[in-house]
Amino acid sequence: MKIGVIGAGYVGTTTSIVFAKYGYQVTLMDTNLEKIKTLYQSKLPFYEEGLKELLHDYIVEQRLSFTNSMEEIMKECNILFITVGTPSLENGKADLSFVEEVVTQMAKYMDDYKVIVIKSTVPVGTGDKLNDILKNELKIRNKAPTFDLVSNPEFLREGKALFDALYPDRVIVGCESTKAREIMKELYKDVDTSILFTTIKEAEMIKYASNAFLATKISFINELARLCDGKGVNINQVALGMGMDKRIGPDFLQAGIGYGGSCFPKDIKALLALAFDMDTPMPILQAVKDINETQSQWFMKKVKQELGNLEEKRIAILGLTFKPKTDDIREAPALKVIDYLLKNKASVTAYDPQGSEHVKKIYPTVTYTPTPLQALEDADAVLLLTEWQEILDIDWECAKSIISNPLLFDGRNALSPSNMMKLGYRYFGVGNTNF
Ligand SMILES: NC(=O)C1=CN([C@@H]2O[C@H](COP(=O)(O)OP(=O)(O)OC[C@H]3O[C@@H](n4cnc5c(N)ncnc54)[C@H](O)[C@@H]3O)[C@@H](O)[C@H]2O)C=CC1
Ligand SMILES: O=C(O)[C@H]1O[C@H](OP(=O)(O)OP(=O)(O)OC[C@H]2O[C@@H](n3ccc(=O)[nH]c3=O)[C@H](O)[C@@H]2O)[C@H](O)[C@@H](O)[C@@H]1O
Repeated sequence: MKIGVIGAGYVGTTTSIVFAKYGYQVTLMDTNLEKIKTLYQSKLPFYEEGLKELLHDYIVEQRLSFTNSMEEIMKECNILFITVGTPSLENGKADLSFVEEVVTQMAKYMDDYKVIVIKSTVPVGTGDKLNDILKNELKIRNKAPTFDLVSNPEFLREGKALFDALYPDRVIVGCESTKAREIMKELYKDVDTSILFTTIKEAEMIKYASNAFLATKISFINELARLCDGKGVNINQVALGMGMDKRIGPDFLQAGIGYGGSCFPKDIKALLALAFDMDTPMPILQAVKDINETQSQWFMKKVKQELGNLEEKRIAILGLTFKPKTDDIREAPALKVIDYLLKNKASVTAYDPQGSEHVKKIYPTVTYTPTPLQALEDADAVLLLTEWQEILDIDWECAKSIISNPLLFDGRNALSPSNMMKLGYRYFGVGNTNF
């Protein structure tokens, strides 16, 4: 079995490394030549801990190779994973043009049996659509349809990609052919987890349903946090108490400034768009989206209430990425916050261990500092927006002496309110603020 992976992003690169770890021969393909060159130099085209070392080892051991040629990967590999992006279109639907382009190209070089595995997140019914495209393209070329299509959605989280891919809670395989099912079983034989075999459409829906449910937990706790704020109820304690009930579980109940990233916002929009097309409203999911979209406004209202006019105020932002341990800034709440501050003519200084270079391209007038303490100099308020360890580890006592006004807005409830208040900060969190 030789594995081909098409799309060298977060998912494709992690998938390739993990299958190489299981001893398979893997070729990773991308049309972006810069990415392929970077990978050839044993470098990652993004930041993710734990992958670089394995990447280097597997290149040296010749288990992992790279190409920008569809012809080459189709000649060499019999199982092909599609891991290209499915970003949002203007109307919220998933843009399937990259996935469609891949299968169209595949048909040109399909001369023997292939298992085509869709790992990209795609709406229900996409498998059927891709099947039709492939069959049509093969027919045009007078070739027999010698392939099986499989849906094998990915559940890894950025920042924990390697761990999640090595130790998944489950593997979902949507598959309607016995031959492909046996191949997929063999492929995952060393992964110590349950495999659930479903239809292709069910697998597609499981992916969206899982992300939508996790986002629902976050918006639920954020809605509750708004109710707790200023009422002497700490939302962290509420989440702790709720989470002790095994039926609820403790995960994804961390109140904050809202979820971001390349997936929750886009996947929720895509599911709502599907519901709209099917004339089946999803009011819960709509509320999840609305709460998330207004969470940063709710947070900034508190900042404005405390600071009054923001013009010329020096605001220090700690954390820019949508979560720690990634350089990904897609849909990061920090972007909305910066936008609001700049529109209100505040002067913004920001620190992030990995995200600054990306944000600089969007907001060049912000001052980016190489250390967290430098960002805090003469600040009128500090906004903690991503809970990076190096931000939590700040010597807050020492920091107080360089901040102009010890006013701290903790958008991730990542610091202890009582400790910060003992140090002399006015502390505002999300659902844990007592005044
Ligand atoms: N990022 C994440 O944590 C997760 C993402 N997903 C899903 O996986 C899919 C990929 O996501 P990411 O890895 O974040 O995307 P990404 O944007 O990081 O990478 C996609 C890659 O596909 C390449 N590409 C585009 N068209 C191509 C073509 N025709 N041929 C070859 N390569 C092509 C791009 O150059 C890019 O390198 C999406 O559907 C996403 O929703 C699923 C689970 C986790
Ligand atoms: O489909 C995807 O791409 C992936 O989306 C999420 O993974 P990811 O977006 O990488 O990161 P999460 O850890 O889920 O965090 C998403 C956002 O929610 C926020 N969050 C998370 C948990 C929580 O309790 N509260 C909260 O505000 C995070 O700060 C972050 O902004 C899912 O967790 C993965 O299972 C899925 O594969």
